[in-house]
Order: sequence, then structure tokens, then C-alpha cells
Amino acid sequence: MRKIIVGSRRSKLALTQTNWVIDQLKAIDPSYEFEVKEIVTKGDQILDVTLSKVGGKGLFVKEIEQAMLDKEIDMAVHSMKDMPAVLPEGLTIGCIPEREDHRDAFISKNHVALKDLPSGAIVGTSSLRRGAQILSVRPDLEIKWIRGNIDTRLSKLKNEDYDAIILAAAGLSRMGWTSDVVTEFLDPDLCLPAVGQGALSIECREDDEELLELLNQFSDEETTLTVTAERAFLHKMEGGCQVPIAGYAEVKDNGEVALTGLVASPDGRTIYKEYMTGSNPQNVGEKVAESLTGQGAKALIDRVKEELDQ
Ligand SMILES: NCc1[nH]cc(CCC(=O)O)c1CC(=O)O
Repeated sequence: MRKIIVGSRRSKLALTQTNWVIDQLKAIDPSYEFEVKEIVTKGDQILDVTLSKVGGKGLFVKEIEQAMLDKEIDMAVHSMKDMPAVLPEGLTIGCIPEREDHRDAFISKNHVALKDLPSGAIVGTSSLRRGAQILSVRPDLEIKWIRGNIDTRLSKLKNEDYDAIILAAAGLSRMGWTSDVVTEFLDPDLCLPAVGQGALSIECREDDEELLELLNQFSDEETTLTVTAERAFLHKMEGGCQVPIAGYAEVKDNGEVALTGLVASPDGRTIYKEYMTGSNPQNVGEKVAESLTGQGAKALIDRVKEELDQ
């Protein structure tokens, strides 16, 4: 009997997700054994700097990917939105399971709604994407950077100088914390989610056929289609996470993929947004990126990157 070693970050959310996936895989095929191996990533160590300044997404997955290439682990469960657009040679996304809630959750002191926050109120987020979209509807609010795991952020809201914070609904719900803490769920029209938000990515070596066969049975078709469109868009925009980028797709009744993509300036004053549908998710993603590029989004991305480099 093969034992599959699963690498995981040490955060509560990562371990919860990893153990949930293991339980599902065991139910699909009880003939495998699993062992979790915890790995500390750079992203977990550097907690006091804005993520976009220290290299972004890759920080949470790099060490885990190296361990997979070195065969210290066989697979890993990542939050899809933490995955860079391109994977290292030799690794692949073995499957994308069904997406959890895709929305952002607004959590405020005393449950004051976003539209009712007083002018000058402080909203904590470390996401340029969330900051820009909040500022575009409420330019009178102040965005203050906040870092740390979900539980750390919730306690910072309670104990520090924040009036509200924004977290992914999926993370909260996986930890079992939804309705009692959330003030309101933000509709994608108001705050378009991050590419892949709420979805998981199970990564493994591309030549591990036995594991790939198991993972294939845990794949969700609709999530795979929509996330493929979102990631094609992200890849084509080449924004990294220094620039507010958002993308969210759904499958329509006729089977087509409908993708909304967004690029914004960090202050939320400039917003480029595009919606397109089509039967090929890769194409839809690229088309949305091309359209936004035509509108000026690429120039905006280059400008923001240049400012950061100085
Ligand atoms: N940026 C960190 C991160 N990466 C994945 C999630 C959980 C939600 C998800 O799976 O999309 C979170 C927390 C958050 O954004 O609040």
C-alpha cells in the first residue's frame, strides 16, 4: 500500500484544508495511506511587511514545490489564489476540487455595514485588490495594511485601531466561522474576487500517474473551467500582485464560461473592467486580458510597477 506524503503550511487554514482533502481522497479510494508533513514558508516567516513588497504569491508555495521536486513530499494543497500563474517544470495541478464561497467578507466592529461606515473609518486589508475596490466606492475611508493569519486579523480588529477588515469568505467558512462573524458578503459587482479565490489547487509531480489518477476523481468540472479562464486572464495580464487585479468566472446555463476581469489603480480612482463569455476558458481569459490591455490596463500595471521599483 502506498503512503502519500502531503506537504502543508503550518497555518490553521492550510492544515484544515489539507486534512479535509485527505479525508475526501480516503473516501474516494480507501487503499491509500496519507501523512502530513509541515513546511514553514517564507510567506509565513515574513509577517511585518506588505506582501506585494516582498515578492508576492510565490512566497507561500516555493519551499513546498521544492520539497515536491526533491520527493520529500508527493502532493500539496494550496489556496488557488496563492498559486503563481506558472508552475515550475515537473509539477502540475493534479486537480481542482469544487470551489467554496468565492466572495470577500466584510467584518466590522458592531456590524456596521460598509455603506454606513463613518467617513475616515479604517479598513484593514493587505490586498491591493480589496483596497482599490473599497476606495472606488468609499474614497472617504482609510485603508490600513494588516497581516497575519485569519485568527490574528480577527483579533487585530477587536484589539487594534481598525473599524473593519475584509477576509475571504472561503477561509472563514473552512475554519467553521462564517455567519456569526461576517457583517456582509461583498457581491462581485462591488468587490470582484481574486483569481481562484475560494478554490483549492492540488499540486503534484506531473509524472506521478498513480496519484494523478486518484486526484482526477476529485476534480470538479465547473471549477476547473472557471479557474482556467481566471488564470489565463491573470497570466496574460502579467500583473503579479503589485497591482490590483481581480477575476471571477461562472459557467452559464448554456455551458459557456462568463469571465469578469478587473485592473485598478491602488487608489481605486482608475478601474478597468471587462466581461466576456465563450466556450473555451483559455480563450475567454486571454480575450478579457487583451481587451483590458487595449483600454490602458497594461500601461497602468507598468506605471505602478515602475513606481514600486524606485
Ligand atoms: N491571501 C491569503 C489567503 N489565501 C487564501 C485565503 C483563503 C481563501 C481562499 O481560499 O481563497 C486567504 C485568506 C484571505 O484572503 O482572507
